[in-house]
Amino acid sequence: MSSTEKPYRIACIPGDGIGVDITDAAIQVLNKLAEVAGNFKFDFVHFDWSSKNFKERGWYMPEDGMEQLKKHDAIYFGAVGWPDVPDHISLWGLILPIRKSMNQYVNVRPTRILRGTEAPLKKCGPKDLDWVIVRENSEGEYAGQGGTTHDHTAYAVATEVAIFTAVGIDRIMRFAFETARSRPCKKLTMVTKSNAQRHGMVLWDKIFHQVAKDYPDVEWDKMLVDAMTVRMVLHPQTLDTIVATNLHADILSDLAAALSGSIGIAPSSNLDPTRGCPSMFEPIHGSAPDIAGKGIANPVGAFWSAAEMVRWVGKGELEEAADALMLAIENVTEAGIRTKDLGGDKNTKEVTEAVCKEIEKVLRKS
Ligand SMILES: NC(=O)c1ccc[n+]([C@@H]2O[C@H](COP(=O)([O-])OP(=O)(O)OC[C@H]3O[C@@H](n4cnc5c(N)ncnc54)[C@H](O)[C@@H]3O)[C@@H](O)[C@H]2O)c1
Ligand SMILES: O=C(O)C[C@@H](O)C(=O)O
Ligand SMILES: [K+]
Ligand SMILES: [Mn+2]
Repeated sequence: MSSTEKPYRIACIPGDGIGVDITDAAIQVLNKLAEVAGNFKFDFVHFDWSSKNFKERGWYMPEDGMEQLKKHDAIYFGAVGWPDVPDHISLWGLILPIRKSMNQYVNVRPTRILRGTEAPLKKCGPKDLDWVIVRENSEGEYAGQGGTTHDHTAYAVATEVAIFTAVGIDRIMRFAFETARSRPCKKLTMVTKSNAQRHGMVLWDKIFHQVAKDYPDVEWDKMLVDAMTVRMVLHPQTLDTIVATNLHADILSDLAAALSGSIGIAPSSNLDPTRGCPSMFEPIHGSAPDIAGKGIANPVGAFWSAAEMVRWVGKGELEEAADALMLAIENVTEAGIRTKDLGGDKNTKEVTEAVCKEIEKVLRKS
């Protein structure tokens, strides 16, 4: 795209708490990237869908919210959730309906130890931990089926029904095998709990084995989710691409982020691989009420998510810009310009400004 062509239209939903700080920081960095690269532009459109406004208006998204989002090339999301709204109301009021309505059935969550940062495990260096978790993002434990009866009595009954469909499993397995195939190790670990969960997880395993036949060049193995937590900690170097259900991968990706240094660095891409709807990019962390308003949130996960957004909307044409952003981020972490969660003493603004400066250096050199 030349600078005279149409800009990429990005719907921004900062949401709550540190979601607001890191979205501001990501926009600053993306604008700098576009300005210095000179061959593309962004048009950011802001949506004030937050818990604060929910308290005042009674809704997170307006009725035509999905239609409004569909007019954009991508969605950039901060975080949703605040202590004065029950977490299931905020999640089901905003982020989960977007993932589902926008057909974002894949959630890609890479993790590695960034240059200059330290991981908490004594024996784990950057070569030992370089993973991509592929999270099923549309069904499973997040299907939303179930209900409560006899509420507010001693006889209350609640069900939370996990739904696994053959179509849903097949498409996430194929995406995971393609991801594994695109990486040097060509290795996929499938996570399951089919010893205790004898219906949905058994179908999950069965379809995995069927799909594996189409990818003879990809080495694979299978783990029960409980044992997987042990392997991630004790033998991180044996893992590469990982596929897991909505809930298992949610939990494992927080663990993966912590093992690579901090939850503050981890990105996620909620993808509609068919490109029929806009995909959504957000750090994996939440609104972090404990540090909100202090200006100390780590913006690295937000920047990494922004780099993945550039890659996605660019469809192969903005690889150089996305790589430049990643290089700038890691030059900054290596230079010791880090927030407290990574053992540093800089704030969000200082890290953001350092990344902006580094973008100029990296792109002007190339
Ligand atoms: N996709 C989302 O929008 C999303 C994701 C996770 C949690 N949530 C919501 O966020 C709220 C808080 O959830 P939580 O406390 O379980 O998880 P959280 O990720 O918000 O915070 C967990 C811990 O990690 C720290 N942390 C998180 N991000 C950080 C960053 N960028 N820099 C430095 N430290 C960081 C926090 O300070 C906190 O101590 C809840 O309402 C939850 O439902 C939303
Ligand atoms: O998907 C969820 O459970 C919300 C949040 O924990 C996330 O990882 O995005
Ligand atoms: K988030
Ligand atoms: Mn999570």
